[in-house]
Amino acid sequence: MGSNGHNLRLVVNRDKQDSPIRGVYLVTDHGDRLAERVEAAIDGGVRIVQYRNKGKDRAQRYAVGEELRDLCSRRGVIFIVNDDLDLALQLKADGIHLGQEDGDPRIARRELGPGRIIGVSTHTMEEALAAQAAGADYIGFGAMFPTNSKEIGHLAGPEGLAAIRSRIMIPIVAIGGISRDNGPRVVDAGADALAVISAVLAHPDPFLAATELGLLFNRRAPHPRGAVLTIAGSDSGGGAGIQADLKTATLLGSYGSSVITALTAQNTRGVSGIHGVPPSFVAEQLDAVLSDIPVDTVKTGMLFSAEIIATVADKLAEYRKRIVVVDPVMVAKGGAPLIDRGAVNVLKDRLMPRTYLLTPNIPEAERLTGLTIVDEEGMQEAARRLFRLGARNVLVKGGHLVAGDAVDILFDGSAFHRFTAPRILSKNTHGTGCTYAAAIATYLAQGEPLREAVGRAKEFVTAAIRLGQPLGRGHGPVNHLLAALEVGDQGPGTGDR
Ligand SMILES: Cc1ncc(COP(=O)(O)OP(=O)(O)O)c(N)n1
Ligand SMILES: Cc1ncsc1CCOP(=O)(O)O
Ligand SMILES: [Mg+2]
Repeated sequence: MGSNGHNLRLVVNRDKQDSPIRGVYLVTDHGDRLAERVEAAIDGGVRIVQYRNKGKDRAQRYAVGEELRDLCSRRGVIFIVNDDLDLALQLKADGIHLGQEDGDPRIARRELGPGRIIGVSTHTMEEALAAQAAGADYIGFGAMFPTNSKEIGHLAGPEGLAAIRSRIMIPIVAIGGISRDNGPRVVDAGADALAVISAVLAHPDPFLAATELGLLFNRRAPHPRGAVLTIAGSDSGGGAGIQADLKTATLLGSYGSSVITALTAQNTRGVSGIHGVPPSFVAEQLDAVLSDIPVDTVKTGMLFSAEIIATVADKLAEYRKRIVVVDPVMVAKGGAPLIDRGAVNVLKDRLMPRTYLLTPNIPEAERLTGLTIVDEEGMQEAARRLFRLGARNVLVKGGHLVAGDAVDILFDGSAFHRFTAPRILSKNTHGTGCTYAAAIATYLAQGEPLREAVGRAKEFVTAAIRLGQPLGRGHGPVNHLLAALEVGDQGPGTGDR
């Protein structure tokens, strides 16, 4: 009887909008250094951990579970135990996940009480509806794709998830073979959370893997979708620099913020003066933005000096920003140097190891590698060398090659991907590189995987060049507005073009 004499019936709000079951849902594996890898994934944004241990040794299962529960408790992360109700009770877990053969959710509810989370594995509409009716707080649904992590009898796929979505009012946690590259199909099908084992725990960098997967949920965010920070110089002419970056981010539908590294007196004919910003003030701008704005991706352009590059690298590390597109700006369109001599080595030593995607043009790739690049083979070799210098992915842009289509080569450490577009002969190309890199950072912030982000950015910048209009007496700017109107808010791209 409640204090006011009425029978209290505690209503657990299972409405999926208020549920904490969303985002990246990590399921543990049986590998070594499990707690260390799980903590890296938590640092990368994981907020739900499911302890899944199919081992027979109960004491060992409890010991590992206790360590993970304490970690999750320290970090404010939901800790769910798979299969075993007794273990869940012993560990005082936040919830339990039951398979179709692991017991009745109603019994689990009676044992765990109303405030705990109960998930149920489902594979069909019937199983999903039954779990919802039995009072589950969420359902696991799969498998989405083939997987090596478990013997699966049924591939429901994203299509199967889309088919049940309209009738399931509780969160749907998709599972099975999910990765950064196929995850968009699952999110677009309506999944509230992506349950993964190997995509994160078998990745050499679980922090980065979790971060990449977490970005996919921006696909459903309201506009402006995703937040991009540009760290670059100001182009008083408005065609390049932070001006081009902010136009790109905004017109493509994301939120843009900026940290200015240098002021240039610049127009379509060239640069007449440069004032570097004191590195301490670059740091102050970075603190102001990164301590408040939920920045998803970062794009760097003109960094001007070795001190500024070191400052930026240190701040990206301090705020653990890993989705960083580095456009290694060295020379302005008219030939003016935009970086001092000593800075190139600092860029290679300090910033490249923190670079998610490096986007050099041919002259920049030659300066960074010492190679002479005359064809695609040279572009590939440069990409390999830049990858070995620490850039996780490298996009060598072929615009400066004189013959044929404008071909860009993306190297992800294991494979090359070509992105081609007709070469457009125009002098109105001011801001091309800035715009291309900013568009990639924007699409990444919107939850496009890397290859799709590059492909869509290539389409955008090609249109911006094609639609460029003569402005001023020199190299006119690319046309961000008409290009954005042309490419619009399409669905995901299709990778190589
Ligand atoms: C969220 C989520 N969905 C499904 C599973 C599969 O659980 P598992 O115990 O591996 O297999 P079944 O008992 O469901 O057949 C899961 N762990 N998490
Ligand atoms: C536990 C489970 N249930 C259905 S598929 C699966 C394995 C998921 O592992 P991975 O994310 O490595 O495919
Ligand atoms: Mg089970």
